Amino acid sequence: MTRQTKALRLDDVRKVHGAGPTAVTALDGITLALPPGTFTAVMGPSGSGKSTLLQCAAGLDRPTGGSVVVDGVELAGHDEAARTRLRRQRIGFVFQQFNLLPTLTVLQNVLLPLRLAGEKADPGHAVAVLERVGLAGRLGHRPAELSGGQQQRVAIARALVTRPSVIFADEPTGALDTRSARDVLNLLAESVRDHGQTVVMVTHDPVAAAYADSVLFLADGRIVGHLPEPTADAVAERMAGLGETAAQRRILEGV
Ligand SMILES: Nc1ncnc2c1ncn2[C@@H]1O[C@H](COP(=O)(O)OP(=O)(O)OP(=O)(O)O)[C@@H](O)[C@H]1O
Repeated sequence: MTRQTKALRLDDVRKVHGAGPTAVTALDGITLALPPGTFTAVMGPSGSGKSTLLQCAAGLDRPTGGSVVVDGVELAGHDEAARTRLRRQRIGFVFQQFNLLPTLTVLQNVLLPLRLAGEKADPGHAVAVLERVGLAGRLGHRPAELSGGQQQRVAIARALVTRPSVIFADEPTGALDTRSARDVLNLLAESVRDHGQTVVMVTHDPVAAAYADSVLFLADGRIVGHLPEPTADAVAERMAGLGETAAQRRILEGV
């Protein structure tokens, strides 16, 4: 991989959910390019397409048009099996509701992506990643025996264990208290700073967005703004503007 290779490139990505009169255009021509080792937050009003963007960029959903290139590899150029393999090797995903398997222990949950990727599961590496997220003492616990913040840290360890190039996080702090949220955001920031990984995070929270290097703002499936070196206040101000614009448009359109 050359240094110029982008970690993530989207070119004119469109996504239409459904068909006919009920079709919804969730993404309306998204173009972006994120260099390796960057932390980007994605914000926008409810329904602006943030989750759809993340799902398409991570290969969990197929765009209706355009191209997605992760770590130099075009997702659309592969069949489902190859795309799944690619996702397992190069992409990590963190969800709002953790999505851990309840019957598996902490260590087993973190080993799972290695097993799925067909790699010889190295418990030593999984334990090291769990140490990094501060959970080395909880290897044999089941998710239900952990707090929400701890469960999300297990989910982050699970996302990191395959050493992915890009980590997508959809509202990773949405279900957490302030302190747990801060721990999770610091872990994501550390992946970027210390390990050169690329993080793309959807959030509604201006304080969370301020952990990123830059913020992309979406409205109606399009990128409508970009804020480098964000502060929580500057993000909140932009969001207030977007909310008003969307509300005004709905009134004008009689929705
Ligand atoms: N599976 C689906 N079928 C039909 N429409 C969908 C589907 N998923 C999303 N949509 C629509 O696509 C648009 C974008 O949805 P999306 O979930 O990406 O927005 P969002 O910005 O993540 O919203 P929120 O902040 O409320 O989670 C919305 O109008 C939504 O109703």
